[in-house]
Amino acid sequence: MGQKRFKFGRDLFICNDKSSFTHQNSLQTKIMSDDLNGEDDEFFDVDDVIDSYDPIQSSNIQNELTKEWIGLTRRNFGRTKLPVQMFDRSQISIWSILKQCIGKELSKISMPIIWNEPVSFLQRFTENVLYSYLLDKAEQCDDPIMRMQYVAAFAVSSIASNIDRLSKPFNPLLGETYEFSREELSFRFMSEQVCHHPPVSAFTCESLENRWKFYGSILPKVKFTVKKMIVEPKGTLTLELKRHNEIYTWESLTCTIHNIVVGKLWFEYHGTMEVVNHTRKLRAVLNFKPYSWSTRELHKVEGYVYDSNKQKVRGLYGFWTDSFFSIDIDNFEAFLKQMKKEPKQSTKSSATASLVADESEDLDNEDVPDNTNEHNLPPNSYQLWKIIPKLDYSPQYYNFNLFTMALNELTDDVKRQCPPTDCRFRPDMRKMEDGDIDTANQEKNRLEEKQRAARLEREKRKDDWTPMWFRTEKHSITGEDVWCSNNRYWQRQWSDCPDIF
Ligand SMILES: CC(C)CCC[C@@H](C)[C@H]1CC[C@H]2[C@@H]3CC=C4C[C@@H](O)CC[C@]4(C)[C@H]3CC[C@]12C
Repeated sequence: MGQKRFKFGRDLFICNDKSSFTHQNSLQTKIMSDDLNGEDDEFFDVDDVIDSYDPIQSSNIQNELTKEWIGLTRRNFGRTKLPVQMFDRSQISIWSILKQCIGKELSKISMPIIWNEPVSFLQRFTENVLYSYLLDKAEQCDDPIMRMQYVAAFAVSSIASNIDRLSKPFNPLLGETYEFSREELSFRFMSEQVCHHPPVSAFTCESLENRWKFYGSILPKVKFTVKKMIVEPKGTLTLELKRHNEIYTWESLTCTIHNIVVGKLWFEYHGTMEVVNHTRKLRAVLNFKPYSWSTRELHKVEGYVYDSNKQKVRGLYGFWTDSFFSIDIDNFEAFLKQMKKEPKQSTKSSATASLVADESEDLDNEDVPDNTNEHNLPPNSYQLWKIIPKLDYSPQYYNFNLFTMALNELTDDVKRQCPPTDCRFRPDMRKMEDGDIDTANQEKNRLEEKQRAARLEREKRKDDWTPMWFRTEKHSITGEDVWCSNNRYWQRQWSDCPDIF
């Protein structure tokens, strides 16, 4: 059989037969483009693929490497690197620092800046909307089950940038803000630290065509055990699809950071995420599997879409670090059975060779599991989402992807437009980004002092803190108090902004 190959960035795709091709790491997916069938061994440039792609002609727009995704992989969000590479931490013991943290709240943990990454939590939460084109796609679908699948794919994609990110973001100061908007993007995002103890960050992100609005707040709760750190982010995330009059909600997932005492740090999500379409009573239940010793599979997500009669209508499957698929129910169940029967061969990556192993059988001190996910997909499945390929040089830059690299860039536009409370004006983070750790530490102490003094001052005056851009409202569905934008930020009136830096 004739094979066709095409290169995509660093990836090589091999087209095996009429309708399927294999990705370099053997993820099987489908492509409908006829241009890829036929003659023997030929290389395609991705531009040809884009040109041959016609979303209106093909009945299944979701079956393709989408234009949006291709656009995203090529887009520069600004600079493509940080000014300096990260520091070598191999000589520093985290445990000596973390042991003082047991029982403390994340915002009260003061770690040396060397364990930080040069973005604050507000910026890190911006990463959740990198794949917001999935919300545009959801909005365009007329079928509610289809919409649900894209929303579920968005929920999975929104944690993807956390892969290998084992540094601590800066704790935002009370009143700190961040905005992300670009002329060429069809959405805008802004967030504010609305509470310091406990640390709550509120965000709002809206499509500029008023198709959807995504908002919520995150309060990361941290627990330490002897070997791991468990982060439970509290807070409901809400999505409104305007044209369909639909409200979806879901919650952030628990994650665990392993080997905080000895061995190599690694990180996983586990638990169930339930994406609920309250308007139509549809649900997507996603099970994030913890690392399984027997299958050696890591970062796997399995789930179903349920209709309003609680019947399974679609299978959802993938890896939050790689891609996410929709599978029809019969095939899915057979596929899951098959996988149980044929557990994968254990494979260890060379990266794990140098790790410190422990005598005990306990997984926590074991090697970092291999994360190359090899699997074959059953027929009638299609890809909903795919991660943007990693950068070769990411490991030297805190494992940031292209989007994250640009988040803290201080451009002229930022200087001109943003309020003085924007993260990008924060001096300690700026110094750290530039590699001046000593000054960064001094600045950090100064800012924390300043924040404390301001709080004491408010207490003296019996003043309460009121956020500038958010207010609490009763959630129309859950009935809880939630943080909502007061719709004033984009009027860009900064005269009342507090002086926090
Ligand atoms: C010194 C080392 C061990 C500390 C590193 C701790 C890092 C890995 C922890 C500290 C706080 C954590 C974050 C807290 C909250 C959230 C929000 C959630 O929706 C996604 C995960 C995410 C973004 C966590 C990722 C992991 C995290 C960044």
